[in-house]
Amino acid sequence: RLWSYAVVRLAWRPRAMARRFREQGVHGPSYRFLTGSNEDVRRMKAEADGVELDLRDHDYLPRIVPHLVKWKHQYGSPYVYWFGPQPRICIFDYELVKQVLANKYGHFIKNDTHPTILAMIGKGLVLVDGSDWVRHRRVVNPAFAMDKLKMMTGTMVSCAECLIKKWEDQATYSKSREIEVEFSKESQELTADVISCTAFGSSFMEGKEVFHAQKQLQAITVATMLNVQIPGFKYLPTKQNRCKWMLENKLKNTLSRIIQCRVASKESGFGNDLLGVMLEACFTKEQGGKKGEQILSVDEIIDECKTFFFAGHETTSHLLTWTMFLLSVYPEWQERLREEVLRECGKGNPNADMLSKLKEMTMVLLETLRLYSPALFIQRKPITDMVLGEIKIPKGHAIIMPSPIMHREKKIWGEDADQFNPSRFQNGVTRAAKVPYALLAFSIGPRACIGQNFAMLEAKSVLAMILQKFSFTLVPEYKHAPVNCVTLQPKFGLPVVLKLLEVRNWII
Ligand code: HEM
Repeated sequence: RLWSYAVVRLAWRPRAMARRFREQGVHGPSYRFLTGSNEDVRRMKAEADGVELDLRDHDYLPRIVPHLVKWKHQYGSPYVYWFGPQPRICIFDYELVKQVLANKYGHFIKNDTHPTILAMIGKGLVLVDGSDWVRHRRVVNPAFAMDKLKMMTGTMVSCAECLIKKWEDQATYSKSREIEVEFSKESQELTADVISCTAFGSSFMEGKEVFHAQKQLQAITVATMLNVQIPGFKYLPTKQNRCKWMLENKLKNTLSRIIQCRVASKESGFGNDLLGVMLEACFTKEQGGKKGEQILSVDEIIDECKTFFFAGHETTSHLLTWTMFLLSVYPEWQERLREEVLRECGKGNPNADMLSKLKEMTMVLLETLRLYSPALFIQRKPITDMVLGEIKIPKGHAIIMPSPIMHREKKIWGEDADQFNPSRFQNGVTRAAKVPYALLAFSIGPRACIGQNFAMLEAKSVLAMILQKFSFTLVPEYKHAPVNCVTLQPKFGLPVVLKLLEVRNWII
């Protein structure tokens, strides 16, 4: 019986699905028993891995997703490929993407998640669906209101101030008034500090423990990304699974401790930050409507904390890293931004009102998000059979929307789509391309990123403060090799030389 089940699920069914897609004009690589397209993807990625790019060449897609690029040319859009025995329908057409992402009726839900990603980010706002999503989003929304974000700017600035002071001291004592730093590592630590302090208040050191456990889970995810998920395998005590369970426990224990600490001090209020807002909702019994009902359970709050720790720092740190990269490669833009910062913020610490006036910096950040979008794919699956354009997509089939490929569509973004040109955003994000929702870095529709204003404020504060104090260039040995590690990262980090603009008076 097991054998016939395997034959039906792993051989007959995928081939029947492929035939149905072909009949609708949707083509793609042929299905291989059990592994689907995974081996082809692995091979193409290995072949592309050695390719190094010129600093001004921003078309890294043939390096990191060679299969998607090749099959798009070969089979057109949309096409279908196979993740093990599961089909993945790749769409690139903005109209279809809008139909999926802007759907308000919950017809398209999040696709199944890799088990290690689930362990790393928890089943929080990013992954819940349906009425659970409504309940979670209702609780979390107030923490991201503009007045709260303005208050958080002070914390972002003081976290950045500590790091910049450290660099300033090191540079002041060096003969050449400059230092070399691995910016990508430093920015990850900085954004982890910011989310620890802004979302989880005083629990800063424990925040670091969460950060390190999530980093290790991320490494396991990257190592196992292309493995076929065999049912039941996640329960076997393999070395990797045991390591995953240990890290999962560590995460849970650390977060439970942070929460218990806060609950213990509830006499003085739960606090104004994200954790406080969630606990308030959890312990205020009547808020959900039904008396006695808790809006979020403690386990859900733990999962939400995992989500916000990860989503709150990982993406923003790469936005900062890629912006530093681009400003080093285009020094004329670095100078323009420095002039703007000195004009609007002076030489002191910026506040939220000053940051809101940095128009050119916003343009540069949006262009960075277009070319080096930290999140590479948006995925959904329909909860029922759906028609998308002219294609019938059966219930549960994964739909992949690779935003970085769409961000380079010349017919949408113009002939210079492959080039760095922040000026395309000078009339705002909705007028930068032929369609108003062309920038998908934060996604669109009801599930768009809740932290986008937070991320932009954080990136602006940190960049403004760096530009006030330092000029920067890449080290000559830098190798331009973006890589997909769940998010888009520089494979060999981002070593930069920071040169002090002014020497502090007391040294002279
Ligand atoms: C440059 C920075 C960021 C980028 C590029 C980014 C990108 C995204 C994208 C593409 C999505 C949609 C995912 C999907 O539809 O499947 C998303 C959702 C989300 N992001 Fe972000 N994000 C960033 C920063 C942040 C920050 C700072 C936070 C929290 C402090 C955050 C929290 C979330 C959450 C909770 C969701 C799920 C929203 C929902 O489904 O209701 N993100 N983000």
